[in-house]
Amino acid sequence: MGYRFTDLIDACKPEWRAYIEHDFVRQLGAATLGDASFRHYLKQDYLFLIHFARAYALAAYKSSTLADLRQAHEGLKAILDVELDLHVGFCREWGINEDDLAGLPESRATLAYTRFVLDTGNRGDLLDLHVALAPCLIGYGEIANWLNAHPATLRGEANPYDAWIAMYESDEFQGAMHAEMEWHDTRLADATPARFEALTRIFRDATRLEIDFWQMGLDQAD
Ligand SMILES: Cc1ncc(C[n+]2csc(CCO)c2C)c(N)n1
Repeated sequence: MGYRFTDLIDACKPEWRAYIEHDFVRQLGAATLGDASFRHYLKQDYLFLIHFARAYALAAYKSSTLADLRQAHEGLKAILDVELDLHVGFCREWGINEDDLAGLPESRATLAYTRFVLDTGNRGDLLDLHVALAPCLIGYGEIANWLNAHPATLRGEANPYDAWIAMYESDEFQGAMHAEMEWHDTRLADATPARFEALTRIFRDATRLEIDFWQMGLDQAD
């Protein structure tokens, strides 16, 4: 008893490290990532974000307190009003226009990950859903920090992916990440071992699907 969010990471260490330190991340940090791989990733991430917005709408539906409902609403607004606009701008800088985005076929990795999150939320409760979302929300912040601590990482104009790292190292994003970890800490504090084990399975599967998402980008897979 008395679990914390970091216990989920500790329970899934090999998968978590494989996600945080994936070749896609390493190459992005070292500025050796092929631009076609990055473009493929950006396009699929547009589809990912749309389903992620739906997951926040599901979180609103699964909320039983006003505080949780407001949190889900803020998350949905942040994706629709900020993240997606930023992402479309980012895509434009990489030569992908809105018409390209509108007609995109969805890759298997995008399909598997996003529908896993939505299904987990549908059949479970709000905590199950947040645990399925956690590798995304918390992992990207940790990736930015890991890249900054890694000697092979290039920052500034020497790296065309610098703006991507900057987005996730920002105080705003790191603050949101810590707030999410605290939310988990509060909910996990009174989880039973059986409940924690069920949540660990969700966390591990979502992390494995994040690994597949990086690999899909690297391989430009459909
Ligand atoms: C495959 C994939 N996984 C995680 C993220 C990161 N991410 C997506 S939405 C969001 C915050 C929403 O307010 C964050 C951190 C991504 N872009 N793509």
